[in-house]
Amino acid sequence: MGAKITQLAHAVPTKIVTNNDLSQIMDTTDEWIRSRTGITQRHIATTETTASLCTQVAIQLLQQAALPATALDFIVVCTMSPDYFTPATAAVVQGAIGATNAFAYDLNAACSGFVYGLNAVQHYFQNDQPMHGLLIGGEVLSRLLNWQDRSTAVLFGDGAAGVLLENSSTAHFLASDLATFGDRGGQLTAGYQGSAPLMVNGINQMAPYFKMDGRGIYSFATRGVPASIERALEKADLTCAQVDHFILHQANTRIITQVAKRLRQPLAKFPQNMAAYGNTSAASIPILLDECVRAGQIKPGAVLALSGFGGGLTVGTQIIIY
Ligand SMILES: O=C(O)C1CCN(c2ccc(-c3cc(CO)ccc3Cl)cn2)CC1
Repeated sequence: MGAKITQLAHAVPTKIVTNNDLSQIMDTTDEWIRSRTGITQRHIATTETTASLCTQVAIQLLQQAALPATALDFIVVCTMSPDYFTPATAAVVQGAIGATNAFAYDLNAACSGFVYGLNAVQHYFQNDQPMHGLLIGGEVLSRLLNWQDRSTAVLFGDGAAGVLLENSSTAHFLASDLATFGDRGGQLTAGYQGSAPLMVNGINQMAPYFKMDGRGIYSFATRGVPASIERALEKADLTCAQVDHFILHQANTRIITQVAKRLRQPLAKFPQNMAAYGNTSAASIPILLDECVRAGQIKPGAVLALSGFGGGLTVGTQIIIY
């Protein structure tokens, strides 16, 4: 019948950096960051890597399921901040946990990555062959930040979270909407590797740090996210009123408020945890989903709309019965 989320887990670096910590190294304040973003602190990798955080998540998921790593058929990591171009982070995780029967690859759709990943991997469950797989969103965005650029350095955090997916005789993945706007990709870039350095007078064109047209992305999100959610609900033959929880990418609290207003839904349906983690890109939706399930806020049978948005530019929504 299809895929079902059977386990959730998350892992974040031990080091916490508060807004006040940042105000010591750049021209910003706790009040500005809180009021404009909703963020109060973020976890920042010191010894952790994208692969080590994702490996922690994988080990937790297997332990929770009492499943051996050899039972896994696939591992997909959604990331825009891999430790290497190759090997893929998913392959590093596969080797670390001994999942010798799992194929593994990375998927990059920036902050929409986890939703794009859910859409992709559910196709492995279309026939009735038993499948077990991990889908993990993992980021160390701190390595892509210019810590002298207050417009971006205060926004992001590091972390990983993911799900164990197994077969189900009932439908849990109802409908999805994925949309990409490559003509606007320049509005949010990170990790530019530059043209061949030798071809440009030996001057490396690398621009490794985040660059963001904040106003442009803000406008894209407040319009594009409600539109994507409505397209996915239309396909699922559901209305916004029938959604119990909107699990949105945790980029900015004001954007979430705007999306709730445009959908005419109570803000109580939009859980938020950017205060504690900042924007963790592809990890933000699964971290929030895991916290809501562990808190008993999301129960089996709940109708969820998961929606990511960001670099690409991309937006994506997956409607799920949890
Ligand atoms: O109020 C202000 O001056 C500023 C206005 C601009 N802000 C923004 C703008 C965009 C984002 C953002 C980032 C990503 C990347 O993952 C994805 C999605 C979004 Cl919507 C986050 N914050 C911060 C406060």
